[in-house]
Amino acid sequence: MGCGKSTVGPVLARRLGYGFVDLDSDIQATAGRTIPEIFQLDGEAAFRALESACLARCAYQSRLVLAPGGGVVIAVENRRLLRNQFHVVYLRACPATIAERLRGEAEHRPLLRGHSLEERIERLMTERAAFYDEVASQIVDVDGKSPEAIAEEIACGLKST
Ligand SMILES: Nc1ncnc2c1ncn2[C@@H]1O[C@H](COP(=O)(O)OP(=O)(O)OP(=O)(O)O)[C@@H](O)[C@H]1O
Ligand SMILES: O=C(O)C1=C[C@@H](O)[C@@H](O)[C@H](O)C1
Ligand SMILES: [Mg+2]
Repeated sequence: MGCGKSTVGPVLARRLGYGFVDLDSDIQATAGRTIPEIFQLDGEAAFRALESACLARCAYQSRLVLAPGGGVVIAVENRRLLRNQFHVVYLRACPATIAERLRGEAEHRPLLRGHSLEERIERLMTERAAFYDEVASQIVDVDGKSPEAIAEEIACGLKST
């Protein structure tokens, strides 16, 4: 969450001449609600079901850069799809970088509300680290790098696969 998928994704897609889908935007368009509304009115389980359905819809499109939310790795069926259908890039950032970036944006991310921001981020990263390692085809450390530099690193990784 907050490592830059939605920011780097469009830069990478332009560079490759691919289409771009932000899975959170797709989920919101499908539900006709914002993500905080889905969490508040329908609950996290309903959000995760929508997330899985939207991921499955994208999974067989070619020439696509997809920026999912950081929680997409929680469901085992999503991890299977990610491993089998995508070149998955784990944008790895330290919790302090993410907290700094999301300080003004936490209200848009229901899982970060009402907690000490850095602590909550650290907890989520610890809970999910094994899942990210399980699905990643490439890991890019993003601290201190521009979106363009990160996109360049990913493009180089893609060429060498
Ligand atoms: N390389 C970067 N350098 C500086 N700021 C960045 C960088 N990448 C993203 N940001 C900023 O960090 C914030 C979070 O980025 P972004 O929304 O792209 O994260 P995300 O990985 O898509 O998060 P989520 O998992 O919640 O969808 C935004 O304010 C964005 O402008
Ligand atoms: O990391 C997560 O679980 C989430 C990240 C966001 O992009 C959204 O998908 C939602 O707020 C959940
Ligand atoms: Mg995003």
